[in-house]
Amino acid sequence: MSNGRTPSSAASPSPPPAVQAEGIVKRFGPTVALDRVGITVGVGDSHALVGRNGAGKSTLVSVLTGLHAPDAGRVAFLGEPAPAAGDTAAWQARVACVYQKSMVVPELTVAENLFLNRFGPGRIRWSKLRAAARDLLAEYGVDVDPATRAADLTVEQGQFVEIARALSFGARFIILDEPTAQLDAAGIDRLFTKLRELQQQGVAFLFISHHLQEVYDLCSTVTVYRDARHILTSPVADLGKADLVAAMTGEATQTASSWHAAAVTRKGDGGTEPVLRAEQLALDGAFDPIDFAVRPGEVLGLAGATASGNTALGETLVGLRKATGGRTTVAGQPVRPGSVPHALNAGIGYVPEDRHRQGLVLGRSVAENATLTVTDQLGPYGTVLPSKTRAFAQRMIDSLDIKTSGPAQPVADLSGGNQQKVVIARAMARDPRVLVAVRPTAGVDVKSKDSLLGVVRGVADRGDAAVIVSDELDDLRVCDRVIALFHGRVIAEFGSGWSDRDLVSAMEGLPAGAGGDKGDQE
Ligand SMILES: Nc1ncnc2c1ncn2[C@@H]1O[C@H](COP(=O)(O)OP(=O)(O)OP(=O)(O)O)[C@@H](O)[C@H]1O
Repeated sequence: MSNGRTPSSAASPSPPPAVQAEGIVKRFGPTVALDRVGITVGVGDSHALVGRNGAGKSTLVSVLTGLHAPDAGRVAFLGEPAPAAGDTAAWQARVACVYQKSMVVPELTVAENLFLNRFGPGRIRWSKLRAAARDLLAEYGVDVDPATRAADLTVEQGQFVEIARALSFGARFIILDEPTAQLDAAGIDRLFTKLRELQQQGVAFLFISHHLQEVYDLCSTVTVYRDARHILTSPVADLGKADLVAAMTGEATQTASSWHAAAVTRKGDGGTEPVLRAEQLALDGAFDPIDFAVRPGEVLGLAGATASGNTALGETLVGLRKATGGRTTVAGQPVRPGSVPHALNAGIGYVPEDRHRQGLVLGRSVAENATLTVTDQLGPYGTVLPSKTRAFAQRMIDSLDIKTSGPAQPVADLSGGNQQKVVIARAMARDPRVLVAVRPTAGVDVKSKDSLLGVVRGVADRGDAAVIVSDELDDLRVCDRVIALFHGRVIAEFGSGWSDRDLVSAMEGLPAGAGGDKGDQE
């Protein structure tokens, strides 16, 4: 391609990168979140950024998107220095970040979200707006009705709308911050297909994920940060998984899956009274009547893809949704349907999927969040003693290895994975008889995953019970038994020793096949 061309110092042989950051330093008070780090993403490249919780990934994103000005260092897009802080339009024309939780305004329609802040002066012509939105979505191959309220979009649709919105501003560099955390396998496939299409058109991606397999599936280059520092950048093909994990953790380590495989052999002690029992429990439109029991010492998995009903079932168990039929009992006592306080008092602990909406009060401290469910234990006559709250929270911080400057730090300042640990701490604070955890390790790094799943396992090991609602195989590996749902019905049930293939097939709605509920646990 370069035949006959003489190298010249004036003309650069390759185009400038989509983005180049060098020597970036970012401090938050005493915390150094980024310590002279850099990253370079080529045009049309798909570059992964990985690191443990708190490594500095989100901070880099906020620097690359103009949300935070770095304390030192430079950012350039296509060879041009980044726009001035606060020049939102200029930043939007260069870069966008698609989060796992869509950033669009939930109460507005898709059309309104797409053209947010882009109305000229004068009256808004709604029919024109909708038509323009329809054209824009069609241009980027996004199959969503522009009249839909953003709140009613699925996570996947919300992300596609965000991508279309970013591209329509002219951005050719898109950051994806854990985009797959709430997608099922089919959704991930569709997202990756779209990303590959866009890459062909020269769009560059920075892909942040705790799912290392996705890094190998999608990306050509990977950068590792650890403790605010740049550790390495390498072609993905040249870096084995063990080396990647070692770079993230700073030590040779086992992967989460090898740990779980060892933990799976336990069984509930069949004879005793179940801790949790569901009898003909049903929620119209979400799942058909279902019966199951979870015994002391047992972890039950409720597996299923997005619309399988498994999340709705978990939410019904904890009282967030009101069953339309059947009943739930804890240690033989009926739990009032549709009442979270009652479920809590009955001994059901809950780790929600969406920690931002259901899990945390972001403006409050780690201590306050961790103790929200136990304020009655923190002082006499309804008072809450700060010293008790702090001591309680400190124990949680230590036992769950929460990376924070202390119990008084607002949870909003914690990294995503550490926020998830606070959610689990809160659920554990009341010593639940049964812990119901929905996708408990979403956004959690490989090493913390082990400790969080260890905590869930520990609830069962001390003689209580746990239910894990997930489609993540690593989550499900700690379960003694897994019930797979598809379209609101139980499609298969597996004892320990299931094979990945059989369980994935069941979640995809395929009959368990000849392998059924036995298989080759790796
Ligand atoms: N606004 C803030 N105020 C104070 N400290 C902050 C703030 N934002 C981030 N930090 C700290 O900076 C460090 C890096 O956090 P960051 O969110 O960038 O990590 P991360 O790599 O994205 O982690 P995760 O995988 O858990 O999302 C953490 O120690 C975090 O507590």
